[in-house]
Amino acid sequence: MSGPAREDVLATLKEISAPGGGDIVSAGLVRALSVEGGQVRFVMEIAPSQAEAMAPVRDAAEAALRAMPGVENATVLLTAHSDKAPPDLKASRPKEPTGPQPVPGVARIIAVASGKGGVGKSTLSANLAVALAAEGRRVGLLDADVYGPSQPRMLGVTGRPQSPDGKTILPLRNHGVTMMSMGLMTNEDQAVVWRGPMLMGALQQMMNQVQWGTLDVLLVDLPPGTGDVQMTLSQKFALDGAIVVSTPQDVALLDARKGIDMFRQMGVPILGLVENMSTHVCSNCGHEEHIFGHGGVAAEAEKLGVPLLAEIPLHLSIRVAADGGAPVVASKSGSPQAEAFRTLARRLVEMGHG
Ligand SMILES: Nc1ncnc2c1ncn2[C@@H]1O[C@H](COP(=O)(O)OP(=O)(O)OP(=O)(O)O)[C@@H](O)[C@H]1O
Repeated sequence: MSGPAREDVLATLKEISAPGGGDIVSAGLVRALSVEGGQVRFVMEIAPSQAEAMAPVRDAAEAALRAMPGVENATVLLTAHSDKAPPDLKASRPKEPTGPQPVPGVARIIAVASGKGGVGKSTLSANLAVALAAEGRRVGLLDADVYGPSQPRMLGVTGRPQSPDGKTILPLRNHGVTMMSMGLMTNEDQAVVWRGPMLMGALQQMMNQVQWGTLDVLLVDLPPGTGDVQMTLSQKFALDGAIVVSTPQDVALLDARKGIDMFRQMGVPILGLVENMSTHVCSNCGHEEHIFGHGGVAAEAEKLGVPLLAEIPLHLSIRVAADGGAPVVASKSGSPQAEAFRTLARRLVEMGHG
């Protein structure tokens, strides 16, 4: 795979002037540069008020890169951060939409959240997405966990999303699910420090610039906890609601409550809780055990006045399937484990959320 050298790419970018003076490389505007074969991409972090001024700079950078020998495609993503607008640009600043907005073509957006990591939120999102597709729904899945993106592995998707025009991003597709992962926009081996504002810009781009097509439901697999991504999603996008995943352990429940409070404060309805790793069913003898206790999530749901949407068993086949790139709903359809996710999908559809 031949492509341009990174230094040559940087040298080309140094020819592009930054609006505030100097070139875009020296001005520190070029971030997360990735040169992979003939594919070059990077992010320019800008103030929202600079969006108009920066569009020609982005176009010039893309044109210059595409003219380089060995470059097949160049993608520059503009991500906004929240600096105050310089006075001279204020007059021409386009009116930013206020309040949460829908994503065109997407009927509902559902956030899948958890108070802490490792409770199986991504496993649930992947299986729920495949299960909703099995119900005939048009389903999208956005993996918004930049620090531990897992959907490409769980859905068995490899390769990079393409951007034919440098402005829109084509999602990937497998098991009937249209998928995009924020983690696919960076190299796996390239440590990118995602600062809050950059994350928010990237999330907005994923929601608006990915060609999701017409969807009945877009699931957003959030990072654990209550951070910038959760806040941005709730503030900027009209969410149908949030599903909160928890294990039966008390500590997880305490964390889950924080997440629930955040969504409630932001006016996002809680569609319900899901208890994951509920009953352990031994794959040898079928014996059932409650390794993490049982009933805690149901009790919590009742206390909070929200439905307990599903209890997903802890079963080896769920993990093995997720690791193998074909969620259990796809690879072992008809198994009780797959059925647990399919029941959840049917329930959401019945509730008008699927
Ligand atoms: N019901 C289940 N039965 C067996 N294994 C499970 C189950 N749910 C999740 N797992 C396994 O637990 C591990 C953690 O799950 P997963 O990555 O989905 O968690 P997460 O909440 O998305 O974590 P993080 O947000 O920290 O990335 C994975 O190895 C997954 O295969």
